[in-house]
Amino acid sequence: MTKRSESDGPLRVGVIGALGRVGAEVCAAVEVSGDLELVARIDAGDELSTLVDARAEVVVDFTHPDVVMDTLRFCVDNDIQAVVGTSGFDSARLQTLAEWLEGKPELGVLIAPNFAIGAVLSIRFAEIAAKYYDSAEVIELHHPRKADAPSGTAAHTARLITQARQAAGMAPMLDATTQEADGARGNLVGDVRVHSLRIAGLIAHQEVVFGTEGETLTLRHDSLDRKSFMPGVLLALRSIHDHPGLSVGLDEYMDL
Ligand SMILES: NC(=O)C1=CN([C@@H]2O[C@H](COP(=O)(O)OP(=O)(O)OC[C@H]3O[C@@H](n4cnc5c(N)ncnc54)[C@H](OP(=O)(O)O)[C@@H]3O)[C@@H](O)[C@H]2O)C=CC1
Ligand SMILES: O=C(O)C1=N[C@H](C(=O)O)C[C@H](O)C1
Repeated sequence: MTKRSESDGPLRVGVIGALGRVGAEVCAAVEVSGDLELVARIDAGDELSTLVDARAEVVVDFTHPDVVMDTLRFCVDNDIQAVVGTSGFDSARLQTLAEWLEGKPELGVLIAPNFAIGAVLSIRFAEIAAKYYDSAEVIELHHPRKADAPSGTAAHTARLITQARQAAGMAPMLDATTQEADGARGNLVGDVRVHSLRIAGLIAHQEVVFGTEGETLTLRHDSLDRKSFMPGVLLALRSIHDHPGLSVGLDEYMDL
């Protein structure tokens, strides 16, 4: 891959999951951007080779955790950079991706658990707060058509809180529960309990609740419209050429 310059014209973007709730918003945002060109819309049943025929330079993927790894394999093999919103990335998947990219050091792949700027900030605030509080739990609330639980954002937040607590040498959280109905205490991600609500009318929301003797801190973020993800997606598309290799989290592209 060679470095881009302005004389290369608008960045050529392909969207995968183009008919989906978020993919459709991405197509619209790219089309009105003025500096990006939508060259391929791919959805279920379409051939990925269309991306090569259309000379896509970057793909945006908002599909399903079950299909995204095959898409990324295709992109890496064909030197196409990738901005990925699809959830379902655990450490094993990230390790696999890093290995695929070893032979392509100039190729950028961004796995972003959440593209809403407020969500990215809220995750960073949670990371900062983690070492000051004895207890921390995450509540994520989403629309009931969501396929996966816990959400990618909640899992990412819980992992970062766990790492921050471990780095600070904190003791395990106090929890005297010895008798528990299945699921009553949520799902354990790292050392942090995550509770998943699926409620008609909602889109994407998260609360991180911290507590210590005499005080609590609640960090809440609400995506009230899927347009909330678009500034982050556009930021990623415009910046990916400056970030070769694997990046996890939009904060890696932001000056935080
Ligand atoms: N990082 C972030 O900021 C955000 C991430 N997300 C994540 O993005 C993903 C998509 O969410 P959402 O848009 O709500 O989901 P949708 O189900 O609305 O959209 C997914 C689209 O992908 C299509 N699709 C399925 N399989 C393939 C395939 N093999 N190739 C191409 N397209 C395919 C689906 O088609 P069909 O319906 O026919 O199967 C559907 O049109 C989820 O993992 C979600 O968690 C969502 C919002 C923000
Ligand atoms: O499915 C969704 O809607 C969302 N998925 C992502 C996740 O799993 O965290 C991001 C956001 O919460 C919306």
